[in-house]
Amino acid sequence: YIVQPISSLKSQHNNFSMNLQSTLFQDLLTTQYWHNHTTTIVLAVFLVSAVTLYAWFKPKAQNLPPGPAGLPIFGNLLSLDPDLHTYLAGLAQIHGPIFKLQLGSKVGIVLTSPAMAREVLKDNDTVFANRDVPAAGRALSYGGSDIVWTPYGAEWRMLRKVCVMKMLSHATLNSVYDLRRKEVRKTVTYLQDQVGSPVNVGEQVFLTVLNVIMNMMWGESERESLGAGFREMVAQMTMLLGKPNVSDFFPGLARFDLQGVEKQIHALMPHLDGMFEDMINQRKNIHGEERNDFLQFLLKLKDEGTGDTNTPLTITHVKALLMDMVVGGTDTSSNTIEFAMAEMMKNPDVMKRVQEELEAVVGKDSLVEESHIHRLSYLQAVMKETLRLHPVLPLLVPHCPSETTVVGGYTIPKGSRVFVNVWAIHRDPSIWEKPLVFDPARFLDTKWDFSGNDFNYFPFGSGRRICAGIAMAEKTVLHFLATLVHLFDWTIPQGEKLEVSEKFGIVLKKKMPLVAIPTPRLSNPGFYK
Ligand code: HEM
Repeated sequence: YIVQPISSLKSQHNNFSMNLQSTLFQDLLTTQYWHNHTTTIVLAVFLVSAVTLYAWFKPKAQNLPPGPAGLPIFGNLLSLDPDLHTYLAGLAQIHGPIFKLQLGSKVGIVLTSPAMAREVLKDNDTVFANRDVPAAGRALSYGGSDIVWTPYGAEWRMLRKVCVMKMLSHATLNSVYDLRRKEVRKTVTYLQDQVGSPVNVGEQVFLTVLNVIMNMMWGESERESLGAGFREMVAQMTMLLGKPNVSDFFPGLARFDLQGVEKQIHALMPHLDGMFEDMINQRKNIHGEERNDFLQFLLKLKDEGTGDTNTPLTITHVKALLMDMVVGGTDTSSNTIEFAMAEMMKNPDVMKRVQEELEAVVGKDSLVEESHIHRLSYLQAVMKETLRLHPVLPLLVPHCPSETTVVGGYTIPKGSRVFVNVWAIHRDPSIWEKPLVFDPARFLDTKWDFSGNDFNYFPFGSGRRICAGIAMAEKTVLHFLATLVHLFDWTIPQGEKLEVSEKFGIVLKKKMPLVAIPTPRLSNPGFYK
């Protein structure tokens, strides 16, 4: 049902990772701009101006954090490693839990300890609850009209309220459970057709989660008519969002869009926007029919008001929120499921314990439902341990102080890009016993949760900007994972190696896709239809 565009989609999907060195400079070297005489001259003039301005405005004797020495103009840009999370963890060993990088004309600050994370995300939460919006993010979100990129203030509060307290609340999510369940059932049927053959698990999970989200957004019928094109565009957008962009490191050059990132996004946007418009117009023309999905819900809020008369929800907000669901909700949840499956297969004792728990709670004569999840405490621990070792946003979404602030005794200039290396904190041997071992049992203690109150463990972030989709992520990940291991045993094809290494990207992913063979576990053939 959703298999046709896989090869092209997957190749896009594989390219998501940020290759800071090669992408940036290959792009610059191969792009048409270098062959365009006029633009080269303009660029040269601007680079010279940039050097002059840099020298002129170079920060004077501030107590900035320590950090590696950099080159003039580029700062540390050229020495960044594509696997940024591990590279930054290595630098923290040398420079300490707070250090500075010069990223072109931007100051980057990297925090790598619970104490530093607390100072930024709790003690100075309001100041750091802002974003340094990348050019691609702005272009993709209708000029920053969504939750992720809107600055901290009344508009962001209104969008958060709509999203977290209303659209993504447990109550609303429970009311659209059928839409999620239907997609998971379809994937089970697909897997049953593949029994005995290798299946690209990540690919199937990605497509299922994307369909789950699209179903919740506007229901099944319209989704079918969108076809493969929409999914390809989503892949393209995520890739562009993760691409290192000269415009972000040298804002003075942003208007030239030297790598053509914004140009590509502007080429995609009319299609996406057209789709959103079509969905909205179709909905306006349906009279009297009660639909139970996010689009209906958002349109109602737009027409009837959110209760906040000063900051109304506009149609642009509605579209930007739909975009957030698609971009923020797909890769994050599906990569978590893929890592969890790989870790369970690599640790058969863990897999066995999850299956035993499922048999005790659900049995062999019923299907897993979301209502079982609260009794599946070991499965919940598997999700937590997966997000400890593989937090899919390893550096969170960078924060940005709205005013110059002192953190850890150092000055963090207003407008810096602040990375919190949650990946490194989750593997810190002074916090975690045997940090590299996948052991879900450590999370059976109920003190651990996703609330971000404990700065030893916060895979969804913490404070005002904590993930808006935690409830949805928990429901999607846990129900889908439970179904996959309740209904099937999984083995690796002969000659293949099972590994769990990571590749850095805007969303962390498995370096090698998980390919595995499903075998049905339960005897009731009805469960597989
Ligand atoms: C396992 C799955 C997920 C993980 C690990 C995750 C993690 C995160 C993290 C770390 C942040 C940044 C927090 C910060 O800035 O400090 C974030 C932000 C966000 N996430 Fe998620 N996320 C997941 C799934 C989802 C889903 C399913 C949705 C919605 C459908 C979603 C929507 C958002 C939004 C809108 C933001 C921006 C919040 C803001 O800036 O106020 N996420 N997420």
